[in-house]
Amino acid sequence: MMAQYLDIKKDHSNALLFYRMGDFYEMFFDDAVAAAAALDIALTKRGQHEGADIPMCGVPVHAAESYLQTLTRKGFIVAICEQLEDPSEAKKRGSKSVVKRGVVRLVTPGTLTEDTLLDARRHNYLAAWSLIRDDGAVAWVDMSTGEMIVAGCVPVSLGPLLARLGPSEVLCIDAQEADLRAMVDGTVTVLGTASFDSTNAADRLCRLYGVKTLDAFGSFSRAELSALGALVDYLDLTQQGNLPLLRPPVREQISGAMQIDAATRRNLEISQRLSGGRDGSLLSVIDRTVTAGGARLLDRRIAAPSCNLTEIRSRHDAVEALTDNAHLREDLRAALRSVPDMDRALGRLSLDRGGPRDLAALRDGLAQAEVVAGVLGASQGLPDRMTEVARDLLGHETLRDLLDTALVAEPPHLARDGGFIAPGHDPDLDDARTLRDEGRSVIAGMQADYAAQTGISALKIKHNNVLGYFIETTATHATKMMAPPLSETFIHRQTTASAVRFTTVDLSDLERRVLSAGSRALEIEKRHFTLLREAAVSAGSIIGAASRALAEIDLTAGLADLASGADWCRPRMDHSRAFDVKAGRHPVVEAALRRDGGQSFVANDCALNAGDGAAICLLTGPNMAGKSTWLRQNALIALLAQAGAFVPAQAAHLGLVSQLFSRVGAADDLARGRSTFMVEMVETAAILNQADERALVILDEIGRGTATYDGLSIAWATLEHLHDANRCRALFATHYHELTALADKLPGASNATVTVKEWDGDVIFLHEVRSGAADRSYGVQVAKFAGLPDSVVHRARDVLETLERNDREGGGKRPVIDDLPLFATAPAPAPKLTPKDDPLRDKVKSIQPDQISPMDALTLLYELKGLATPD
Ligand SMILES: Nc1ncnc2c1ncn2[C@@H]1O[C@H](COP(=O)(O)OP(=O)(O)OP(=O)(O)O)[C@@H](O)[C@H]1O
Repeated sequence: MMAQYLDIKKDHSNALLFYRMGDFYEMFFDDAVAAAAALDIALTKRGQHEGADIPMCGVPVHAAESYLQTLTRKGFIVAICEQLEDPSEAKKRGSKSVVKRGVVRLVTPGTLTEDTLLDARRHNYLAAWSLIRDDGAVAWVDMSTGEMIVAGCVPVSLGPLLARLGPSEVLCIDAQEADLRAMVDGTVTVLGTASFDSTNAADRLCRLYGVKTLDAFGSFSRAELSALGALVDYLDLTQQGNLPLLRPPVREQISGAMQIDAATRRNLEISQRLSGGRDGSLLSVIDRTVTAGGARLLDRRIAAPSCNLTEIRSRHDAVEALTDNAHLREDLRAALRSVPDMDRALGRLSLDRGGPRDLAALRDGLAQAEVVAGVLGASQGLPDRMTEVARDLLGHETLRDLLDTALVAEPPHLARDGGFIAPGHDPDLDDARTLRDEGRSVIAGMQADYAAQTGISALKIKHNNVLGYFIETTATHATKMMAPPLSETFIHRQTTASAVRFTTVDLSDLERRVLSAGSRALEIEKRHFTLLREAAVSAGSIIGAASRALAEIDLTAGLADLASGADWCRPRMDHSRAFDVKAGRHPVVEAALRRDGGQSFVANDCALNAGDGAAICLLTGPNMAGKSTWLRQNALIALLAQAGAFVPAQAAHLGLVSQLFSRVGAADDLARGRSTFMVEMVETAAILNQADERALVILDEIGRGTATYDGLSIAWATLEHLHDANRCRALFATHYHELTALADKLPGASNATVTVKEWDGDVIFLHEVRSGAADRSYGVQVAKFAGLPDSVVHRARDVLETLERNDREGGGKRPVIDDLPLFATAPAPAPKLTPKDDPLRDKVKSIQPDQISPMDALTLLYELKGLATPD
């Protein structure tokens, strides 16, 4: 057995080998050590190899999925090695023969299909990057749904594209591994150059789709072919020749989508919080979809907002129609709620990994598609997009009818045990089942007869896999059964600790009949399963179209529900370079404030009207006033609008945005070995080098990660560059009030500030953005709110006053530093903390612990508690 193990393992050195032994997957040697640590399971040993113990660990087959989940999340690749024959077959070859085994599948993060291993509401992409000279391409596939897309991609756009896709696994050749590791969080898998060969790729794809030439799918560059070929090659390898149902490759122009790089996605917390997790992200707040397919489509649209005006307007038309018609929207959402995940069910069936429940998912999904089509058909004046989508909901009636009549209402998960074909579908099956079931009732009758015949009421007829059917009595009654006359009928089979087992000629006879009927019924059901599976897979494209249509309607209804419930408006979109938002809100901050039930969100305008040149708004204002919120809400409004959603505002006129950049000063990236300031500068450089006239740039306190004058100079020069060279629309928040002077110098720049009110030495945040510049940051007041000790706040006020006085008197900051009391004189003593009247403190001081009885101590404790919580 070990020889067989080692032989299989040598072909899968980069994977953990799950070696099937009966009801367990066992791992040996280094695999066992690594898996035991990763899964937190016991590491044992089994036998010896070359004089040393063989480490071993194992997981039960029935629970394997949850272990696979942990391992794939931790980046492991697992090779599933199954027994390819029944152990009885092996025995026929001799008692020492080893059961045939072979790897049937490699489980990798990018090739998962099981529901338990996947997030239903997100895509799971496997991507491949190919670079042929300067021509690059990325191909990606969601194996669980079969969608395959390819896009030409210059190296500089690779980061933003991968950030958009968030693939769980990326394929590349050796030379590109390091670059890719820096760009993706998922697994990077290196393949040999042969996998990326573009000539082979074309042949491979033609064979896969059964066509002579790929022209029907579009014309592909060599890099695109190479990336597609690598995907197919890898799927073939991981599925061991059992390819999933792949839809024909679709070619995408990445310029068709708004470019948003990884840092911007992080900063805007589009699908994940900066702190990790989906809760509190934009996606979590706007997702009102009711199906998994709808949720995945929303995720895709938000990740890649469109730059095509016709497409955007058509999405808005559809959302508008459902916003205006609440009845229709509710009817649609009610019908959609029971739509199962057809894409993934079909994906599993195509890989022969599905079960009867997946067939039922198709049946139920297709039936609901008809209901949705009916609801839409009964409504007047729908926009074109909706009527086109509605057409895809029908056309599958033959398959739906077949599944309807063939399957029981709630079939089991696995085909193995039968019980999923409905009575009446196949007379042969019905006959076999009747015999099998009657057999069971005959056995029950036989038990009653034997009990009467022997006078042993505790006599039972039972079944197990070793003996088949047998008669069981307790040891006390056994003597009677083993003595004549009963011993003539009852043949002794086995004695256990607590029971004695018998059989009879009649029982054996009946057993044969019952079992053969049972296994015949099972065989028939399995045959039906194969037929139904094949029917479903060959109707794959119709099912796919219906499923896409349902997702589109779900998404539209979800966005309409959001728009009407949260008071959002349809943005006016055009090719201008306007960015004019009236009473805009930040959807996530607004939702958080509403949830906390405190202050309500203050809506703010944003008017960036770029004619030919730049339009930059320089925002100054106190800490905590709402600068970052305002900056981000405008970026999110642009993103939502182009994704096809309405926007959180009273009105919006937006010219198309091709690239969205958002940077926040100072965020460490220690994992990638960059200091705070370095990260800030690398990211700023990327914007200044890439932003075009259609970019929208959000810069939040750029330059704050270094000394004041360096930071100010960098911010100054950055602003000038954005204005003169990039000529884009930009929002720039800063605490360098000196920068506000630039508004007079640069025609495209204007100042805005967030207002506060001073009250009794404190500040009150009004969160209102208006034109003008701030003169103070109120940082010291904010620090006080944050709970800095009073002595530190007082001291900071003194220092600030001295600095400001010197500044006013024209000394500048630098020469004044030496005159600061901070360095020149001994620090003024911090204001002494005069404890306020504090009865609790007084009481504690008065306690004499050594002179107090336990009883009094307890009373005292209550008294202290009362003083601490007077109410
Ligand atoms: N328009 C608004 N209406 C109501 N509350 C708001 C608004 N904008 C911001 N806030 C509240 O103020 C808090 C601080 O906002 P934000 O982080 O945008 O301030 P900031 O000016 O960028 O601060 P800093 O300069 O310290 O980074 C938010 O968490 C939110 O609770």
